[in-house]
Amino acid sequence: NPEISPSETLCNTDPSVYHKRYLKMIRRLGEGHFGEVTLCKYDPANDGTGECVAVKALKQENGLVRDGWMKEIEILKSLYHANIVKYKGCCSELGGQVVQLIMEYLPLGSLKDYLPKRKQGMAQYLMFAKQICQGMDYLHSKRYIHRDLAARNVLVENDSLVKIGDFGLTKYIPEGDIYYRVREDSLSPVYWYAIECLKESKFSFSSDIWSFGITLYEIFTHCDWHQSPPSKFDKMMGDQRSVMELIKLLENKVRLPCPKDCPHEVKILMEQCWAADPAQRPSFSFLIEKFEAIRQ
Ligand SMILES: C=Cc1cc(F)c(CN2CC[C@](CC#N)(n3cc(C(N)=O)c(NC(=O)OC)n3)[C@H](F)C2)cc1O
Repeated sequence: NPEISPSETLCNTDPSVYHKRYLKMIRRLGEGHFGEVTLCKYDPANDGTGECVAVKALKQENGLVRDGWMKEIEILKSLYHANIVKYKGCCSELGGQVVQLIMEYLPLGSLKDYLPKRKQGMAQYLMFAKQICQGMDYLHSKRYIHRDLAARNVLVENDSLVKIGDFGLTKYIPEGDIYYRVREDSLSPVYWYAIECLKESKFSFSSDIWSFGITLYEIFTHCDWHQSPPSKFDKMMGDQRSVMELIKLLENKVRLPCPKDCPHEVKILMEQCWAADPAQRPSFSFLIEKFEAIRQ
């Protein structure tokens, strides 16, 4: 890469273009199926005054994953909403062979990091729930399904603002289609999956609603590990833990228990999100109105 002249750094460079040499890794924030997210400082002046950013990169470069990866970057770049993490740019290397996604950094981390430490009670939980619905309603309005909505993927900006922070499994649903079908993946977050996803890998706007119900349960249990969906469902399944056993439980109408101190209206919404028939589940716009109506 040609050295960037001092004058250029002052004026017409594209702020969404990040140069690898100024991207200093600080620590890893997370690890996913095919890649990782790291906290970096982007410091072109090389004097420590740069800004912190979250950088998402693929671990291995194979074709299949790469197409999905470029799609994920395009999706986040196209999203503008107060409850969705901001796209900042890209850092490409080897003539575009390797592309890293640069996002805003939210140091408070996800709800899973934040809620166990900062239990602020009902009013905050209801506000966070409504904001997740607003971000998801916007995502659905652009015909995207998230497929991995969970407390671990909701970031905390401050005590009164959360954002959906990761779109690693997000897919576009073409006009007229209802479902998106995928080969099932052994690493799938099965405890957040709707019954039709477990049985037939059929993902839809309605299966995101099911996952929101699980996320709502996580919020109202302040992401307490002992009450987490995996530990609760594992306990219910005893020693025959398998996807088949989970499907049987769900087909027998077994659901996660209502969290202690959870308002009755929220319990009703959770159960509606977990309706066996996808068509019976509410929409995010319906849920927004419901959360607005619940006295805070
Ligand atoms: C390549 C695939 C892939 C790789 C992954 F590591 C993950 C998992 N990862 C998602 C991003 C993550 C959680 C969210 N939302 N996060 C983002 C920020 C931020 N923007 O500030 C942040 N901040 C933080 O932890 O501050 C203390 N955490 C966290 F890294 C987990 C999912 C994947 O699909």
